[in-house]
Amino acid sequence: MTNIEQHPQAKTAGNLFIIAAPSGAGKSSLIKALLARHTDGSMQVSVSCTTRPARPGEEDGVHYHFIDEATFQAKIEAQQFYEWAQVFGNYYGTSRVVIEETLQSGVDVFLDIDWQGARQVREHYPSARAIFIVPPSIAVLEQRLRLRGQDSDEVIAERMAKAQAEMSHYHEFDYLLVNDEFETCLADLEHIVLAERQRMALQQQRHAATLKDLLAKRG
Ligand SMILES: Nc1ncnc2c1ncn2[C@@H]1O[C@H](COP(=O)(O)OP(=O)(O)OP(=O)(O)O)[C@@H](O)[C@H]1O
Ligand SMILES: Nc1nc2c(ncn2[C@@H]2O[C@H](COP(=O)(O)O)[C@@H](O)[C@H]2O)c(=O)[nH]1
Repeated sequence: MTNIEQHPQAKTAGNLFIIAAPSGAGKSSLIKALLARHTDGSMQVSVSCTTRPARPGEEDGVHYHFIDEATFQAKIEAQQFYEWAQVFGNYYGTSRVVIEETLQSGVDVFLDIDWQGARQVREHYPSARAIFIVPPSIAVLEQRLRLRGQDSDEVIAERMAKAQAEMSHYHEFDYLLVNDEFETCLADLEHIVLAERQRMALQQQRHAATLKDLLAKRG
């Protein structure tokens, strides 16, 4: 359990949302569009570290922190990752300190990670809400990867080969969304996030009130 979860009375803590999907289903596009609708600074996407080479147009520190394998291994050893995993032959990980500080500052954090990372985060942080996105079909998934135009045929083939295995973990998530029509899926995602925010704020208020009662009775 993290420091944040040990102190639920810190009622300004942000909420942690995990968004996972097979590669190409649209999770990064959905998170980006959601954040573009909420520009008040109350939501932030986590920028992961990866050993994957940058794609054309990707910027270091914006899309990922691009690091080499030795640096990644050193970070694992120093326990600097909140979670990490090997995905499609590369390493990916979420910075522990950034997540904890951002949540503590009251900002909601979105993690765009795979199922292995999602499982680790839920172990550390059970109140994280996990949303799984699926494409309307496998054929559409492949079409999206091809139309994105950023990966070689070999990389696309590897991602397609692993899509079914990734999707077999959908039951480990709190919500399942089908990203068929983009705006519909975005609206559904926004409803979930806003409803969860409200539910968690009420829960934090209740915890704070209970604690106040207990302290008053003791005092
Ligand atoms: N509902 C949709 N309809 C049509 N195209 C979509 C839809 N959602 C996303 N796309 C497109 O599909 C492609 C893949 O989307 P995106 O990069 O967001 O996927 P991803 O799940 O984040 O993939 P990865 O895990 O590889 O990062 C992009 O070109 C995006 O514009
Ligand atoms: N467990 C983690 N998975 C991550 C992280 N950052 C990204 N990912 C997942 O990797 C694949 C491939 O991403 P791509 O950018 O190479 O297309 C995708 O499923 C991402 O969600 C992370 O920090 N931890």
